[in-house]
Amino acid sequence: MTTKGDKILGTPLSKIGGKGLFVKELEQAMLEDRADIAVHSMKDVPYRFPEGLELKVICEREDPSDAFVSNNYHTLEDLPVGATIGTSSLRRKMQILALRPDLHITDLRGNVGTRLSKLDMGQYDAIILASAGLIRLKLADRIASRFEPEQLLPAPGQGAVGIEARTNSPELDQLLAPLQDDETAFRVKAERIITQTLQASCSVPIAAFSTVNDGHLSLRALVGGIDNQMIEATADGALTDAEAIGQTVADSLLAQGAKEMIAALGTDA
Ligand SMILES: NCc1[nH]cc(CCC(=O)O)c1CC(=O)O
Repeated sequence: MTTKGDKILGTPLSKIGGKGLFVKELEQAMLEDRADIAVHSMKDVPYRFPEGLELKVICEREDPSDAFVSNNYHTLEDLPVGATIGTSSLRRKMQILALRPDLHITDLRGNVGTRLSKLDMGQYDAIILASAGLIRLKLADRIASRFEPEQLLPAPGQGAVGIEARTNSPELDQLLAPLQDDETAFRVKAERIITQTLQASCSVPIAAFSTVNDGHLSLRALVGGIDNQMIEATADGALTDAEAIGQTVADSLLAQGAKEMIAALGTDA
């Protein structure tokens, strides 16, 4: 399906109803039996599903990192003072500025191909894209280097694909079941609790990323506010307690004033 969202790319997402617009059209098609499943990047899926639809499986995670993409420089550190970076993500912007306050961050929209051609035309010294998107499009050779999560913490669910379908569809459930990756599902669950609890839209700078070691899950999350203010929280525990770990981190962010910070941003949170 080509969605309306695909056709009006280039218009700021906030003006057309956010990323949720893409999802909504696919959901309408499933509810009207014109489609059976919708495959989403978990990063872009709102945390609530409409009546009659549910998330069935989460597939094994691709590289969750953000990529530094440039034709002239290898890493963020290599950029000369005052260089220009293209990204429209507030999450990326706040973290890049924390590392390199001297850089100029300018808007960059469109699909991955459009963004790369804008880089190639020389409008930016570097741009930031999700590694997973580039890898899936067979454009991994455009990745100059990958950010470590300590430098640039990914968005909740980044790099994971989920499949949504109608509830009460046992045959379909059976077909989809082998695609489920439990570890990814627990990780994405923990990360998405943050956006859910803070009731944050995609125009709020939030990062949340978990790692798993030997059945043990560690979660870290960041929320950005005005004047480059940033708060963070971490928690860890058993992988199967992903939801509770997510809640602990979310509660800590709330206690540090996350709701007030988001409200002060004045976006459509
Ligand atoms: N913001 C749009 C979006 N949603 C998912 C991906 C990439 C794939 C993924 O993260 O799963 C991208 C592109 C990007 O951020 O560079």
